[in-house]
Amino acid sequence: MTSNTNTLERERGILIVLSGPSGVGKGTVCAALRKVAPDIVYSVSATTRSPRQGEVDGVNYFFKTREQFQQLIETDEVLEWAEYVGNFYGTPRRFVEETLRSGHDVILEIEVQGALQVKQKFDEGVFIFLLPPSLDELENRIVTRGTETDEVIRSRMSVAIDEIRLMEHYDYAIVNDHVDTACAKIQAILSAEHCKKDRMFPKIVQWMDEVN
Ligand SMILES: Nc1nc2c(ncn2[C@@H]2O[C@H](COP(=O)(O)OP(=O)(O)O)[C@@H](O)[C@H]2O)c(=O)[nH]1
Ligand SMILES: Nc1ncnc2c1ncn2[C@@H]1O[C@H](COP(=O)(O)OP(=O)(O)O)[C@@H](O)[C@H]1O
Repeated sequence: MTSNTNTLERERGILIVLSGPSGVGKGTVCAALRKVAPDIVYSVSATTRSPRQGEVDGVNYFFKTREQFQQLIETDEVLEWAEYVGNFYGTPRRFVEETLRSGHDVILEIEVQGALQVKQKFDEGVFIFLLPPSLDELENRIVTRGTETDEVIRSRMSVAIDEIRLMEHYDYAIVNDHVDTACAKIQAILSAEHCKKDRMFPKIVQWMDEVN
């Protein structure tokens, strides 16, 4: 019996989709999560947006020209993609599929249109929406970050309202008032998702077959 304990390990990792308006703190919360949950794997997206100061190709994003991005779409190399405030963003398909297959959890930090595409393909994914404490605080955070022009900030704030309206499609909503609490809530969600019996069921069936 004890030799069967390992068969209770998950076969596939859990796909976590984290969305929320620009400046809400997705990157900051994910950075905190990396420290406390180092086993979670982060998907690196492709984008046509220009790198910000300090951003590294292949680490923060795979920076692409519009032609290169178009090619990724045509060759079906992206799991989902969307246009956001004048730039394209997409998730490299193969990395996500292979990482999940190897049993690791993967986080996609993506906007809502892309998240809805993922939902069509991975119904078993866990969809989390990060909210600001208020819209004023959201604007304050984007402005304070200092990475966007005033015009881009205005566009991102107007998209933010539309994004928040789509929150109903997500499984969980978390207010990012304090980074550590938001991070702890994501960990709690993941921990609960790992305990869901339907995820364990195939392994339990196999386990019982071996006993019989
Ligand atoms: N659909 C989709 N959205 C993405 C992807 N990667 C990043 N995004 C989203 O695109 C939006 C803009 O990202 P970015 O320009 O880095 O700004 P930031 O999120 O405010 O730092 C954010 O909502 C990201 O979550 C992706 O692969 N697919
Ligand atoms: N809980 C928080 N309280 C105060 N400031 C925050 C919090 N979370 C993030 N920030 C700040 O808000 C700004 C935007 O955060 P960022 O992680 O870049 O957002 P996003 O990735 O969602 O666009 C950054 O300057 C960050 O330091």
